[in-house]
Amino acid sequence: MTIENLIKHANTHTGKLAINVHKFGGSSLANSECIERVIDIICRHCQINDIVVVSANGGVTDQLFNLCQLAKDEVDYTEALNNLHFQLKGLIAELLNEQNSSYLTKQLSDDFLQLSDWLANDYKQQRNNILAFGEVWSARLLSAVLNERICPSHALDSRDFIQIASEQEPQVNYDYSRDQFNQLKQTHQLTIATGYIARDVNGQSCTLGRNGSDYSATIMAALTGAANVTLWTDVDGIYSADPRVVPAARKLHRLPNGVARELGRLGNPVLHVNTLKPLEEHATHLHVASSFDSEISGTEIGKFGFLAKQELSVTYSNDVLLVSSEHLSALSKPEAFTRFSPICFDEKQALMVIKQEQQKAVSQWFASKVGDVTFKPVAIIAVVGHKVAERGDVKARFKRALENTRTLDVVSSTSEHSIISVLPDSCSPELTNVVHHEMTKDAKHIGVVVAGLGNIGERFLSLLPNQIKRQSVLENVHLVGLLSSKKALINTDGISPKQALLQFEKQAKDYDETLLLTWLKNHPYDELIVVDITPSETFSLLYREFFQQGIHVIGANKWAASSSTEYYNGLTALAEQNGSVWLGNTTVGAGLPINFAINDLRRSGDEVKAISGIFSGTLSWLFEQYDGSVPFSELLTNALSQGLTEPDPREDLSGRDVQRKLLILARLAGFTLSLEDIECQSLVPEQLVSLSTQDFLKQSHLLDELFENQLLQAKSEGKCLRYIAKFEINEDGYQANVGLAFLDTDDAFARLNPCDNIFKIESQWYQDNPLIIRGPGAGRDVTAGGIHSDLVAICEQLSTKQHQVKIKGLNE
Ligand SMILES: NC(=O)C1=CN([C@@H]2O[C@H](COP(=O)(O)OP(=O)(O)OC[C@H]3O[C@@H](n4cnc5c(N)ncnc54)[C@H](OP(=O)(O)O)[C@@H]3O)[C@@H](O)[C@H]2O)C=CC1
Ligand SMILES: N[C@@H](CC=O)C(=O)O
Repeated sequence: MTIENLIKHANTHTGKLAINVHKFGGSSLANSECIERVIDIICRHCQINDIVVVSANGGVTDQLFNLCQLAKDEVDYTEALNNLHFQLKGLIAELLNEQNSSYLTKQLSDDFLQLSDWLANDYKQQRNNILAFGEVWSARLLSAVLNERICPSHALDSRDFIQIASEQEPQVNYDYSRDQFNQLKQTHQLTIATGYIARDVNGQSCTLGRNGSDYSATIMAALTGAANVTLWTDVDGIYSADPRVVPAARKLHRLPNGVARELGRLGNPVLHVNTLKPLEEHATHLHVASSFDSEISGTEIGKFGFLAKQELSVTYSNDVLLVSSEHLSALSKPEAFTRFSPICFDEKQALMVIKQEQQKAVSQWFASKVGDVTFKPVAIIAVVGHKVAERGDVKARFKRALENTRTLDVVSSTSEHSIISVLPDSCSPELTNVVHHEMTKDAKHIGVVVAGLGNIGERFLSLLPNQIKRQSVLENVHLVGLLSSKKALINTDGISPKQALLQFEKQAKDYDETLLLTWLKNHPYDELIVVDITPSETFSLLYREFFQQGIHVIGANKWAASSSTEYYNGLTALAEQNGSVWLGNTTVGAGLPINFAINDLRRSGDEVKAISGIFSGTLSWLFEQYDGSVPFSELLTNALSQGLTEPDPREDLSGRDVQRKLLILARLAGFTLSLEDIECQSLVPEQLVSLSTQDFLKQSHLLDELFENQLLQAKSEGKCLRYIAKFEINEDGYQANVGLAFLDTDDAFARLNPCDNIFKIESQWYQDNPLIIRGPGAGRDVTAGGIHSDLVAICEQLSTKQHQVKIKGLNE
């Protein structure tokens, strides 16, 4: 990939030119395979003026720590040093061409001479300079690989521009750092900056502690006013609980800033409290994404509306201490927070909970100021969410979840975004699961995108508000997208179902398939359902993309279900593979449960032998009404205006619609066939076949004579006109056809109400007395009702579906 590609690719994918910061952690850069993956992510997601922040290659910092320790203990470290040198030389050789490799290897050897010297003579003073090598080597190598293969890039040592007060108090001097950075940064080159390291005001090398590279990345964002920071890491997002402990944990797609800060404060391993600090005064959004699968949407942290604020998560820690002292009251709350940032501080109960690592500082302060203090190991479990401390319902549920557990107290005063319970014993995985279940059991949010706002789509939407109100399974369904053939309205925070069409009219933008697919890929919902109420083949071709993303489809559109055998089989396999549910109850018989019945017979072990009947509501209505007194074309216009026909009524008259329906049912019954295998008699005269729909409707009087003749002939035989579909198995396999028939007027297929469909199913279990399903087979209400039935069915299925959390090293 070239620099032009990098720019073009990035622009077309993000549509933005603002600077973005990308940070790759050590495990994402652990070996040449990982680095190749990082390069791929850079090609897909970076723009040329972006900043990439890197940690040391996986394991290198640990080895540098170890070398310092060995030097301190005066143990021979030669072998450890040589191993590290060998490992890094190997990485360089694997990734670069000979010339670049020998250049970098030479630089590395010089560094190792320096490293040896420091270890031998000055390891104490030079400790941070020794540790800093890890990031310097990593940035230098990545920059060299990019320069060789992808685009101009330069490596920067962050110690040359990030200045902090001191290692103990790592507040950044932003003005100075920004100035220095602007002097060093080269435009039209990708900047690869070292994470984890900075300098203090005295010019000494400092490290930024745990998650230090994440902190570097957000500092860089604050320096440059970046729009986004992405932490590319080995997890694919922040979950509602630790997924290794709680298998039912849900990914939190969007976290409000305050909630993320509270999670970090309580010890979330991905969100360190320092990481979020530089962004406090900026509109920058922080993303957590997986470098092992960059296409999975991760977690976005920023400013969000109502829905994201509803999310709850549960976190716990067993590494905390309860501080008791009769002098605790000497410590005011503000002072306690400035000095120790305790997890809990409850003045009334004279109770303070701190992290284990704070024990030394706390005990020193008490000893020097007021007197004795004791520490007792305890645990905490907390529910975290936007302003939960003010939510009585959340508190009540939290208390109920803990009713069988020994607790010291529930504390809600520490932060408005958490309610914490202090436990005298460790917090067990069982308790975490119970509390998580209680707090999040009804929290699965389902997004719905409706494509097609015509005849049926409009009726479907008009029923939606009441359905959501009445059907408890739809409680967490949110209408998030509306599409017509030319316009689209997507609103991640939900479109009011009551105002849907009005909002569409006012706010919809031009339909852009690429933007739509990008949104669908990154949608923030637990599940997403696309309801296809279009008659469009083009739209049906997007099902592949939907299923690839695990998106569910309800299709009233018959194209996909009646596509070629190969395509159809591919689609069903893809849906199954990705856990997508595909329902199409209304593709045959509108709201009648015919698809369901055939599916159920087959699922239960029955074998369908024949399916026949009247499958077109339109033709049923027309032939029931047509007695020659009103021209056929006039009746057709009437059927169209009632919403019975296909948008182009020739789909009905040509038999194509019935042919599709027979194919769909035969496939559901387990047979492999395609449209071409079903003989079809068209009732559309040749001269009307290739006209536009509008012109066809204008010329529809040309149908009149043809139907009049058919009617006269049928009547002369004492019969009536019907359009019949028939599929049956025989010795040669099967036979399938759809076409016009003259039936006795007392035939079961003739005695129908206008618009009725009738389905006759013969099977092993229904041989002598076939199974009959009969009722209205077209129309706005029954079809919209049938789509709602699919929506309820999908939501019921999804309510019991568990997410498979993918964690590197656990199940990947
Ligand atoms: N009528 C019935 O009784 C039954 C109908 N159905 C099926 O329901 C579907 C809809 O029928 P109906 O409501 O009558 O059709 P309409 O023509 O009234 O409405 C179709 C809608 O789909 C939109 N659309 C067309 N192409 C696309 C596209 N590529 N992307 C997004 N939107 C698109 C149209 O947009 P625009 O307005 O811009 O053209 C319009 O909003 C059909 O597939 C039909 O077979 C199924 C069972 C029964
Ligand atoms: N045009 C169709 C509508 C439903 O699929 C019919 O008349 O049956």
